[in-house]
Amino acid sequence: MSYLATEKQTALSAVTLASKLTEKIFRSLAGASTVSKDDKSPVTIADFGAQALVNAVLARDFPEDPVVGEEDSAVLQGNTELKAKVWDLVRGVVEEGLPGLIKDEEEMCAMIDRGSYAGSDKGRMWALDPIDGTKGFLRGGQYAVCLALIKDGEVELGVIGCPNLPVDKTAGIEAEGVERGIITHAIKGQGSFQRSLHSDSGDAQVTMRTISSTAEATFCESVESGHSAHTTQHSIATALGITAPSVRMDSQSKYASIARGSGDIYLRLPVSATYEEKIWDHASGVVIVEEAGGKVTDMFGKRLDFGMGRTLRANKGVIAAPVGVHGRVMEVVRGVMGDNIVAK
Ligand SMILES: Nc1ncnc2c1ncn2[C@@H]1O[C@H](COP(=O)(O)O)[C@@H](OP(=O)(O)O)[C@H]1O
Ligand SMILES: [Mg+2]
Ligand SMILES: [Mg+2]
Ligand SMILES: [Mg+2]
Repeated sequence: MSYLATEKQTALSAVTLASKLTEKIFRSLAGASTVSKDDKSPVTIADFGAQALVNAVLARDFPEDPVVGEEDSAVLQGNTELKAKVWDLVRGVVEEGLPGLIKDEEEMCAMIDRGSYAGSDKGRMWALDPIDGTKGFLRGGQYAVCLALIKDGEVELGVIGCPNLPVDKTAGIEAEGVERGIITHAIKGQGSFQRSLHSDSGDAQVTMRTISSTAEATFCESVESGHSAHTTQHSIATALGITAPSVRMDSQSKYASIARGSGDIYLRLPVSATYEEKIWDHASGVVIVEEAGGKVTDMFGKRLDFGMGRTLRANKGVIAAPVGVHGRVMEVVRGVMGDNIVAK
């Protein structure tokens, strides 16, 4: 068996299960029930359900491994109606294929709370974003179920489920009548792969586009200008000679997209001096892009440090690009940003 083969199988089945749950919830429009968390980001029953399922699969297969997960059950504990709704959906999935995985509402909450680990630069841990791009999910756009295995602060395995990305990498995200739903995955040193979420067509290796000049590149960026600096990113694109309009989408679908050459460069320049990026928003994407021929750093060229806790507090911003042009992109980012750590 190759390195991390068992972990990969577990992660793929957990992400597949959770991705299908989120689709089912979206179809039933139950995703419309949102509650506000402290940070005012929408959190839906799908976020809770997906975190419960993934953590239950991890608890079954790797009971010793801690998990850094985005959600916790506090909101559910204070809202019995919402808790019952989430349990109803999770129970359905469990009864269909995994009898006994989670036995009742209380165990479901306990599974959600298995994601409370503080993080560490020593040993193994998983990072989980049960729905990345909650806003994209709510608007029927891009979102992703993201799971990564981190060892001693380095990402070793990344899996991203993107239920709304076209299977065909040449189809635009708005294309009509195309099959949607992919899972992208990578183990450090073994390449990046994509498979369909719904059919058993197997894994296909993916690589970034090799571009000889940045002028040929396409930028991928957040939809939310509150998460990443659209105006400055536009100036940088112009300085790089880029003429193609930026492709905007929510979530780590951006990493999955550039890893397969649908788009080339992902920039995330901070708009806030105090915000610390969360490890679960980047861990899977970093190994997938690196294994597809890319380089990922912060805006100062420093490697993202996943051993600092639940956030990337040693880093600011993200630049992901094909290895051959990353240096040039850095140079232009530095020129435009100067010593500023906040952009607009
Ligand atoms: N001020 C901020 N700057 C950068 N990212 C932020 C932010 N506020 C929230 N986010 C994060 O941005 C993520 C979505 O990224 P994107 O804009 O690329 O879709 C959110 O993930 P969730 O949707 O999982 O909460 C959230 O963690
Ligand atoms: Mg969130
Ligand atoms: Mg997220
Ligand atoms: Mg999330």
